[in-house]
Amino acid sequence: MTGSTQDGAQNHGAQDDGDGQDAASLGIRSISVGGRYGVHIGVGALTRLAEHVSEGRRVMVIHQRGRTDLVAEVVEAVRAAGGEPHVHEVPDAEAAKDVRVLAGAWGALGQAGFTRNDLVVGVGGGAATDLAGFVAASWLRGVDVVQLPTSLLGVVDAAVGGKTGINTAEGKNLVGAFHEPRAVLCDPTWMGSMARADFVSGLAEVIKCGFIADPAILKLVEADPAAACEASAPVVSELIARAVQVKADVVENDLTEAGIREILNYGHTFAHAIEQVEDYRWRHGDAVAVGMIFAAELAVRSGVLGQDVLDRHRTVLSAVGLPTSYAGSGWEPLRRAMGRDKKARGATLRFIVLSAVGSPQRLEGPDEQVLIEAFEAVAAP
Ligand SMILES: NC(=O)c1ccc[n+]([C@@H]2O[C@H](COP(=O)([O-])OP(=O)(O)OC[C@H]3O[C@@H](n4cnc5c(N)ncnc54)[C@H](O)[C@@H]3O)[C@@H](O)[C@H]2O)c1
Ligand SMILES: O=C(O)C(=O)C[C@@H](O)[C@H](O)[C@H](O)COP(=O)(O)O
Ligand SMILES: [Zn+2]
Repeated sequence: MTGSTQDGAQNHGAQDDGDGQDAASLGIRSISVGGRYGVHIGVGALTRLAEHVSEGRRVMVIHQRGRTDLVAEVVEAVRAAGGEPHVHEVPDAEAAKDVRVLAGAWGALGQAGFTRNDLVVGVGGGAATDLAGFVAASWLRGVDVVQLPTSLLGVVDAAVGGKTGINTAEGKNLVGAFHEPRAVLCDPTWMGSMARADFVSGLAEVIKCGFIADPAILKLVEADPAAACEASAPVVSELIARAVQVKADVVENDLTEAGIREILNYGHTFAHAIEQVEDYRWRHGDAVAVGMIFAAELAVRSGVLGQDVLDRHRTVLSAVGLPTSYAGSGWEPLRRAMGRDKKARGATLRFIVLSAVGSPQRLEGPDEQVLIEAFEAVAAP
């Protein structure tokens, strides 16, 4: 489905390679994803939406409930650029990643007479951009999407990289497509209204990037964990840029997760199991924090990682207030849910683990007893 609108004649989407020339004066930082599109972060980033709107182009703004001021700005920006705005609200958080919500969005596109050269714009946290991305990937087998992430987790991870999808009763993100956005635009002031717990949850993915690829991230968080939790702190801009760069470097070479992209899934095998078992009452980032502890426990018990790096996981994650333990209703439901992880092959579970900070590797088919011991270590308060 990826790139299915790159047929020149119908392609209204500017080829956005993230050079950021015009935006530099606005203080917008642009990170290119393989020269294919840019992630533009800074006050006034919304001005770049006009590059993707042309006279008469229909634009479906799919937004998370509660983002009404921003949606009004987006609608105005579309109108000012000559486009025809349409607005479709979806439920908050994980409730958006549901087949009935997807069908509702398809209905809205159908009613609006949406054609192959029209544009979807996703507005909200990672749940909304995952849904909007999949709506765009599936409508007419693929139309353009521009993502406007409003959460920390959204801008550093969910809106970047082209993984889109929804959940099913059987598990997290089981239906989806790889469909890259035309651009990702984020004005950091949008995050000012976030609840602290939601913002901190996004730090889990930032810290993940530190463990798998960029140790400077860990040092920045460790130096001042309180500042890392403040959306307006200067260090947060640096953390966002570094985390986006890690993701861009990985996905530019492996969009479809044929290999290296699996490292971005660090901590996610256990995390997705927690989310499903808890019926999505756990924040994704909180679950990823615990999932990284599980993966590190597994690595130590498998003899590939030193205890010092495991300890560092607990220290840095708890320093920003992220959870580091989870017992739930015991091992069995988690083990069943992990069997549906996309990295699994047949009955064999595959994990991303570290051998050192910045050195991820695959661990295939660990012994069931080692898995249970890792769980018991995570379950201990
Ligand atoms: N596609 C990917 O590569 C990828 C990567 C990471 C995570 N994800 C997905 O992203 C989702 C998690 O993203 P998330 O943490 O943004 O969760 P979310 O979208 O559920 O948002 C969390 C909460 O923050 C609120 N919120 C968002 N922006 C806000 C703002 N500016 N002000 C006030 N409140 C705001 C939302 O309304 C929601 O209540 C999960 O579904 C996860 O699976 C996808
Ligand atoms: O971009 C990726 O690749 C990731 O794995 C990033 C993760 O943070 C993200 O949560 C992703 O949605 C998980 O993907 P899944 O394939 O395990 O569903
Ligand atoms: Zn994630």
